Amino acid sequence: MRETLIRNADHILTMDDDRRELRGADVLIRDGQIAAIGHGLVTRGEVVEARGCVVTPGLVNTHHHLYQTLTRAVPGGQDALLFGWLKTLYPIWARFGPEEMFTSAQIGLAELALSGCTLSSDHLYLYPNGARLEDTIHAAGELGLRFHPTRGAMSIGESAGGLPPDSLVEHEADILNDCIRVVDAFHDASDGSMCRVGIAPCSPFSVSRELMRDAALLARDKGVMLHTHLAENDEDIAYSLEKFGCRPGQYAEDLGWTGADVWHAHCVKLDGQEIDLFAKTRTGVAHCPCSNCRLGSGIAPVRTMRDAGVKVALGVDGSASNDAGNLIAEARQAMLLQRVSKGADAMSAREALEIATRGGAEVLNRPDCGQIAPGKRADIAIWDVSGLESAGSWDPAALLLAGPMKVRYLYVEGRQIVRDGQITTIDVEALIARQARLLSGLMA
Ligand SMILES: Nc1nc2[nH]c(O)nc2c(=O)[nH]1
Repeated sequence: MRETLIRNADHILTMDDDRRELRGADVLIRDGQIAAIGHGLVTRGEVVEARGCVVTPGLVNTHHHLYQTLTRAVPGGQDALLFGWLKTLYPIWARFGPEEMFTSAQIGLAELALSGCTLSSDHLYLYPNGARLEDTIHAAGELGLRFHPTRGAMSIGESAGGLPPDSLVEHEADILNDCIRVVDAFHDASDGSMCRVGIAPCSPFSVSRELMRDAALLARDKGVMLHTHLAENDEDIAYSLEKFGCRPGQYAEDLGWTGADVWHAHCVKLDGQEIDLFAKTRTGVAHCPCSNCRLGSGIAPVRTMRDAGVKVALGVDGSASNDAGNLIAEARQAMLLQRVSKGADAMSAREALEIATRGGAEVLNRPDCGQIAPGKRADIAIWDVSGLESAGSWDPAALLLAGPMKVRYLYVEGRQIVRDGQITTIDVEALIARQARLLSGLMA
């Protein structure tokens, strides 16, 4: 039996069904699960002192392109809208291989861990030079984060009216076969799973209708989730109207891309009808506020979606369009953006934190994660609020209103991944050196 007792936390924000908040309380972890929450708990195992700390569920990241940590702040893409930005970056990504995929993914995941993330999805939609989905799965396994990789794909190149260069697209039969391979090899549907694979054609402007439809059929056959980009900006809507004669929501519905097993990234431009469709069908949304600001895409109607009953989660998006991968900062940005569009009471700090934790778990169909309650997985973030940025705070809402933006401790499945603000499971200095070497190769 493996036990850890988190003791004397100033506040525990459980995000359980009653949204309980405890003061001066403890959390007992046993064998990867939460065994108890309360006062005066005891253990013969490890004890972690949490006085001066706020304890929350681990944050859940529902959209990323981890490989993009090797292309932060690329000059030609710094000030472009989505389509121009992609066209600048595709030729650089075309030079990646397995080592770039592994290293950039581990950098992105380590960055997420320090910002309180315990469960991340990833959308890897290009496979140049022998790269494979497992490059990222191994990176997450070594670090110890819970991981939902998705087998993305692009199949319609420039010569066929798509956006990506022909050299980066794959044959659709190969894509579907590789989806089957990675689901069979790596998907674990069990409670407490550390790896669940999804199927994720990149976007309506880079794959065919047939691939979208076949991907949905395959995902249902295999019992895995579906993910793609949808309605990200005005260019995206214009493409849909011109090429498909309908808006993205209609396109998604026609091809089997609505339902509780589907989540779409961005959805900045969903209209009222599409929002109702997503609410009715329990289709999820990964809201990526920083990326939407950086690419000038707009402000997603998150308040309207939540009020209509749409499941909304958070995503940092790839580091070529954020360019940070800090999930607690993303939650703050989500809160601030809704206030910009709808007023100061449009989203509270607690609601933003709920979206970042429980909301993410709901979108990824992980009822075993995203809350601190007996029987749930022990994915926990511990935030030291005794430092400079929090000094003078009256309420744990300060976590989003003030800071800190990094955890002191992080537990995934009861295993310590961060201690005293440092990753414990891998050599981060060596990882950064590897990333720098790969970057030099790409810039040469
Ligand atoms: N924010 C992003 N949007 C995208 N659309 C697409 O086809 N690829 C991307 C991407 O990498 N980031």
